[in-house]
Amino acid sequence: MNTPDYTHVLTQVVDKLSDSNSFGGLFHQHKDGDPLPSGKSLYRIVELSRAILFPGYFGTPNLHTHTIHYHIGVDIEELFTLLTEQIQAGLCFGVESSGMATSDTPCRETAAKLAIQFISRLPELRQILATDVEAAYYGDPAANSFGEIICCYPIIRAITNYRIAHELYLLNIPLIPRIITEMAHSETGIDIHPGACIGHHFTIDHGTGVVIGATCIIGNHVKLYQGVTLGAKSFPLDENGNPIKGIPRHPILEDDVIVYSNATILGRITIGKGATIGGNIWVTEDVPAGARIVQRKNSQT
Ligand SMILES: CC(=O)OC[C@H](N)C(=O)O
Repeated sequence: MNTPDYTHVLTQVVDKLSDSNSFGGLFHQHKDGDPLPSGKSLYRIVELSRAILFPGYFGTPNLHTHTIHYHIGVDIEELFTLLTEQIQAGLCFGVESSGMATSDTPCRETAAKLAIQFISRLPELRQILATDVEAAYYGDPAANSFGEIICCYPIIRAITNYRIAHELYLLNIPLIPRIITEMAHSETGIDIHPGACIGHHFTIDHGTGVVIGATCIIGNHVKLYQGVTLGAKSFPLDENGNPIKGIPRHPILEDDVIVYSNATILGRITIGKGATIGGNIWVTEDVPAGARIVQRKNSQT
């Protein structure tokens, strides 16, 4: 049997989809010549950063102390090239999305300067990530070695992407930081917004389903378990009914706080130093330092 000719139907659909009144904000006008953000390049950027930050665990195997300088040099060079391009793409995307008419493509020189600023921070990033590895190891009796933590624990993937993304976020680079944390979200189920501030020795055991909002402030030596939400309670609207952006609305967790699985902590509240939040509870008010908050027992049982 011959397939009927559907050309006119397809043409009509193409006509409708190409009508500028039908876009409803879903059309991005990309300027000719601007570089595009690329998931593939960003994936490689994360891969290279992991290889540089955790040599021998990621990237080239068979590293030796006498060849490490060479390998890190090669990786840094590729990282600089790709990152410059992606930072430029992010800057272009920011300008294009803002709707500000401009004839100037954000220049490669600006992007290169930002890439260098990021790359200069890698030694400090490695130091803080080492504290996260320690926190995961000493916080979990099931872990047998630092190597097991680095190779297997989802927190290491999530916190590495977050710490990379946070540095780029602090450099005011649009879009790219969020793509990087969302890569880790897909890989691990741990959703950390690049705008959150997280201290050293941070860990999440298991990790699946953790959400850390954009304006969270987390101190040092904080430990979360799977399913924890550090979220916003509500957000004020402007005169047009749109959410006002950028308002601090997520919790502050001071040093040495532990939050057990599936606890939901909402709003700009403070969980005081050393407090413990039990599992499966809903917290919307400040918790004093050292307090232990657990689910209330059902008085009927
Ligand atoms: C984590 C969270 O509360 O998210 C809600 C919303 N995305 C916000 O940032 O307010």
